[in-house]
Amino acid sequence: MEAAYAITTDGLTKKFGDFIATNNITFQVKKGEIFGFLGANGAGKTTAMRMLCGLLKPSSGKATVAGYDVYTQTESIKLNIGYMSQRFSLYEDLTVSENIRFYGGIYGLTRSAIKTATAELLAKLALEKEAKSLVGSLPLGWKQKLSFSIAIIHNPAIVFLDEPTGGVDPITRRQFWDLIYEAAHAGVTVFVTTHYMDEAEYCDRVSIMVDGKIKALDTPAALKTTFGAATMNDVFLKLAREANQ
Ligand SMILES: Nc1ncnc2c1ncn2[C@@H]1O[C@H](COP(=O)(O)OP(=O)(O)OP(=O)(O)O)[C@@H](O)[C@H]1O
Repeated sequence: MEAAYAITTDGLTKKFGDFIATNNITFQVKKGEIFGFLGANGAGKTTAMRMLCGLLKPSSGKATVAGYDVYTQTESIKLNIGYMSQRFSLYEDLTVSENIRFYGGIYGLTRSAIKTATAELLAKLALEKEAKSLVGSLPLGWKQKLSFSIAIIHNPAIVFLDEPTGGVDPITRRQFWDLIYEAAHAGVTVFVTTHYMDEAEYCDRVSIMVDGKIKALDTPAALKTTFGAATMNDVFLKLAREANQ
């Protein structure tokens, strides 16, 4: 087990029939890192992330998450990660508190731990007044922040975020990133996909996927130098232009 790494992959591949969605990807994510996983629509990000979360069996290659093998130790992986999917899974017809209690239970927290975590979470998000509101009635940005906070309620080693800030304004996205930084400072490794290039700048390191392959991986500053680009947006456009799929 490579203790310095939260995630390792070696030639990780997923085929759907003849189509190779994730093609032989190899990388490591350090513990405590904020790792941006970029790529155009259909590049294979969600497929890779689902394999790492133990939700989808790879076709070939190796990967470990929190030191556990993605083929044989998926239950241990699930206990040690948080996952916020694109269509985050809060129950719209349950209240804020009920959602926290429900997911706290799923993540194995005791009743008293859930009580403490609920109070902390509501205070952190300034959502005390909305504790009894139905989640369906909240603005999208609040739902996203709540969903993220619930995804880390059990203090996982790693949290996987699949386009967590889609559809909200830049200020709300910035607030969401404050929560990400706070979690990272507390030691949580953050693996995040995004289509927003300003968010790519916030990551410690960024990988860019094109047609199932990782075409570049480095710090935002180093990528800009390598590609002679002023912004991450320019880096992304230079690479994405090569896409075929
Ligand atoms: N279960 C499946 N069966 C067949 N093809 C699939 C399946 N899941 C994904 N794909 C295909 O694999 C490719 C990669 O999809 P994936 O969802 O991983 O991309 P993505 O990079 O996450 O894109 P987006 O940014 O749109 O979420 C797409 O062409 C998709 O149609």
